[in-house]
Amino acid sequence: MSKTLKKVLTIAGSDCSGGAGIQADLKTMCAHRVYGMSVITSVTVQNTQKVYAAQDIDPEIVTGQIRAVYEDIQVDAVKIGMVSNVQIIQAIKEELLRQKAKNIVLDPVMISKSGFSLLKEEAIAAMSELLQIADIVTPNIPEAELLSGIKIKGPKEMERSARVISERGAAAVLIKGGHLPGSALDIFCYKGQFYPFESPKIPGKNTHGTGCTLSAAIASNLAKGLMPVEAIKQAKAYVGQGIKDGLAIGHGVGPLGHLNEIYRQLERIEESR
Ligand SMILES: Nc1ncnc2c1ncn2[C@@H]1O[C@H](COP(=O)(O)OP(=O)(O)OP(=O)(O)O)[C@@H](O)[C@H]1O
Ligand SMILES: Cc1ncc(CO)c(N)n1
Repeated sequence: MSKTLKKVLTIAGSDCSGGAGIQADLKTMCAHRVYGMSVITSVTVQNTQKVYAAQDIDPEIVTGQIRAVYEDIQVDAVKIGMVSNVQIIQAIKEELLRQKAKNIVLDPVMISKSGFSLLKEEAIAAMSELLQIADIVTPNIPEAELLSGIKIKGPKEMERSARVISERGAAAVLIKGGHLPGSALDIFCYKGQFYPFESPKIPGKNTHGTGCTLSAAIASNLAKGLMPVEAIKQAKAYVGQGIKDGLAIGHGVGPLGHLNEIYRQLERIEESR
């Protein structure tokens, strides 16, 4: 089992309420049956309603965590989420390059749903450092606007923005359309082609951590050997199911459900005893 088990690392911030960040990533990895590991960049104080504060981890400790994992364990894919500041961005880039990390999925997290800055203003430009080492970068609409300088109103601008972000160094770009009205349309720019992924928007308030979950699912799928387009298709379906299975937890934007089918099976077994 452990010989074939794929290992996936998340480098991201902690969400103490469990719906986003490291916690969402590890749940997603469990659900994908890969072995999850985590490097924490920042400890946030948040719940389903609001992000209150964040304390960044020292860059040397971020480097140390990455090094400790890579020198002992073969990592099949890595997802990068909240990176907080310029020093942490540089530390991550240097260490991942040193370790020759592969299958890097970058979710360029900037602002939380409640409007809290998860990336320092002065670090937005430094995000391009990480674009250059990413195999797939997954900005949402506001993040894509900042990375490309293009105002996005619909699919045409999503395509233009993805092309600009590719030109800035990202190997492949998935622009997530969850913030636009209409359907949930994401556009993937890969090797000069555009691939749309469209699904109906699922009504409901359980969308806390959709972006974190999507990028962790893509990384898990790449680790398992799926090609990028298929990895994204399956990851998007996973997020959709997670929103449908959303948990009635907290008073704000609630978390996705992750292992609901397994829980349902366990309930059936218990009932039949
Ligand atoms: N209501 C919805 N129904 C179905 N899919 C959705 C919905 N909202 C978002 N998605 C999908 O979820 C994924 C994440 O998109 P979104 O634009 O919400 O990312 P994000 O803003 O980075 O998320 P986060 O809240 O974690 O920061 C995309 O694949 C998007 O299409
Ligand atoms: C730690 C963390 N990362 C990312 C997000 C964005 O959803 C969040 N709310 N918290």
